[in-house]
Amino acid sequence: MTLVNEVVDEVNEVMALVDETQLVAAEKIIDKNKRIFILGAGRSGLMAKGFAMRLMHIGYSVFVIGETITPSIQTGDVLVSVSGSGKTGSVLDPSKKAKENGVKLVAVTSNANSPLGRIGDATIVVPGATKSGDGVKSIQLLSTLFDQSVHITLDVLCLMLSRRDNISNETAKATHSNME
Ligand SMILES: O=P(O)(O)OC[C@H]1O[C@](O)(CO)[C@@H](O)[C@@H]1O
Repeated sequence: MTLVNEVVDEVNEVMALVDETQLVAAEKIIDKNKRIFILGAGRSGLMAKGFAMRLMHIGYSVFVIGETITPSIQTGDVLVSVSGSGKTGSVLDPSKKAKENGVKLVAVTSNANSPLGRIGDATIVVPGATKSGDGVKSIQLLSTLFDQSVHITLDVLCLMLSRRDNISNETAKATHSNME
């Protein structure tokens, strides 16, 4: 087996364990009438930013926490927090605080029983290997398998949202950057 095939097999193994009913629960919380905030650290944060970008393409009002022009989060907003381990303080602490302030939380993590997994109003479990040693074991470094699988999972969620909202590829193209 080639190394490429080994990696693809790992991703397939994780994706087969992603429960689509959890995506449906998250879909119900992510509403166009609400502001959507996105949070994640390190590579999890990069995957989360890819999700934020797609939400913008399909017409959501979306902000990435930590960016200079991100406003304060308020009661009634939605927060999507991505953390493989579900324990990273810079993700967990603001997520707890947001919940205390009446923000709905979509938690995306490798471990449903992690501190982040337990507080989600909807929790999406993507059981790829993380820095905490959770999830499907991997030949890849650090939390790479979680990162890859969470990227695909959040793209599936975007596809669900775009279908629900009747957003075509052409409509999404219109909001894509024209400064490239
Ligand atoms: O997804 P987690 O567990 O919150 O970790 C966040 C990030 O922390 C790191 O361990 C170090 O930045 C990255 O590998 C990872 O993407």
